[in-house]
Amino acid sequence: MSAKHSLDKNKINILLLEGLHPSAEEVLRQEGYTNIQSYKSSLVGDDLKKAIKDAHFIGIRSRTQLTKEVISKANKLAAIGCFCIGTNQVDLDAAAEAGIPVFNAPFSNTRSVAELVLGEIIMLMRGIPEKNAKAHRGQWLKSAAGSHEVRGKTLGIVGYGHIGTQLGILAETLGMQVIFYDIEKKLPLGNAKQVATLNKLLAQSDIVSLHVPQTNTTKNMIGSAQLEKMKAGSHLINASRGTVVDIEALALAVSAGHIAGAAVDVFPVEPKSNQDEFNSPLRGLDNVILTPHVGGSTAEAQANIGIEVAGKLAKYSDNGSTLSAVNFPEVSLSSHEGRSRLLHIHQNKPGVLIQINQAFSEKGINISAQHLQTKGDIGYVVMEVESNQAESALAELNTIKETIRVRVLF
Ligand SMILES: NC(=O)C1=CN([C@@H]2O[C@H](COP(=O)(O)OP(=O)(O)OC[C@H]3O[C@@H](n4cnc5c(N)ncnc54)[C@H](O)[C@@H]3O)[C@@H](O)[C@H]2O)C=CC1
Ligand SMILES: O=C(O)C(=O)COP(=O)(O)O
Repeated sequence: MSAKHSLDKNKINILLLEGLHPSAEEVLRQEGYTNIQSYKSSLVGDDLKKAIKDAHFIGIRSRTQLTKEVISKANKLAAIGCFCIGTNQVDLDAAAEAGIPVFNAPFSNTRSVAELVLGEIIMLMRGIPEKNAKAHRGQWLKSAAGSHEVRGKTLGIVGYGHIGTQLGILAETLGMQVIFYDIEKKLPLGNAKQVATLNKLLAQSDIVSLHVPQTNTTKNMIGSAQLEKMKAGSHLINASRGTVVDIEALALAVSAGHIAGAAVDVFPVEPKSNQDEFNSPLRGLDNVILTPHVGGSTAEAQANIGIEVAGKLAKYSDNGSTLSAVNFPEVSLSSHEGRSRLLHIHQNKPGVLIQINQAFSEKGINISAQHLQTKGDIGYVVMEVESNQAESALAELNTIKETIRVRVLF
């Protein structure tokens, strides 16, 4: 359990992967961080372990897998920034156990996903993907068969969160009836109606769109049994996570004609970079729109995400604030001018605060402010002391056996 002093900003190593928008680097530089290494693509295996070894902060998108093993190699890592919504690519518990908060951007790309899906709804219900594919091959499929207006049709939204709700509102403006299924009771927006079970939603919808996170409960939530329950000639859209749909079962249902068309943006296995081949049982099916995980990839979303997450990393580095961390006790802090701030991350066991207060009192260290928050197995105490007492306060904190890591902000 070693102490982590605050470093000069130019000694803080920041590793940015997956071609983050330049806004991320701009924010970090404006905040005084100059030691930034940016990569266009993701890193895997030994390359990732080597790169993360000396990083104090890392920024990733949905591709980079920060497993327990990778995190165990990141001895200096203070925080992880997911420049996206999903945080399933990070072992959040392993990060918390190592005293590493994980931040994300919960809103910035949601509109982009909702807009893409709205466009796909119209395209699918007109049979455009197939007509387009055929035209590229010189075939002329002028026909109204299987081609429908969306007005008056039923859209079933699975997962009525930030994206699902926006999609529902947009679809209603086109005259669609919106129903949704969610594990939580949700306030319906517009004229949307919550249905009690997934099967009810599947049986009633002309088009189903999935907007749930990757969790154990959403794994393969759409498999052959669920596809059979969908109306004959209906459509499926998945812009959530590749684990949510049994992709082989979807390919069979589309090939058999029971599902008239699909739009899929996320896959169980996605290429690691734009140079790698994309393999999927859905390839070659003309009535399936395949997109390379670009639901959130718009200039507007990426620019905002860069600002939002880089800002959260800089704030945590500068003042210890963990507001909106997804795996960590949340503390919102102002600046600490004139005093030093100690950030003590510890195992959440009884008696840690007493030990700190007792040790400080014995050494005559006056605590002028103290905040404690806990989440699960992790406790986070932020204290302010006179700057000339910061070193001895740090030494005391390092003697407490529940300490995971300590930082001082001078
Ligand atoms: N394709 C892309 O580029 C993008 C994909 N995403 C994916 O979309 C997902 C959803 O994003 P948001 O709407 O912002 O998330 P959110 O957290 O606001 O909403 C998710 C909703 O799903 C519900 N839910 C969770 N488990 C469920 C279950 N088993 N059955 C039914 N409902 C369940 C939750 O209660 C919540 O209402 C993200 O977790 C991410 O994986 C997000 C952004 C871009
Ligand atoms: O925000 C998310 O969860 C996404 O899926 C978008 O991921 P990306 O930033 O495009 O790798």
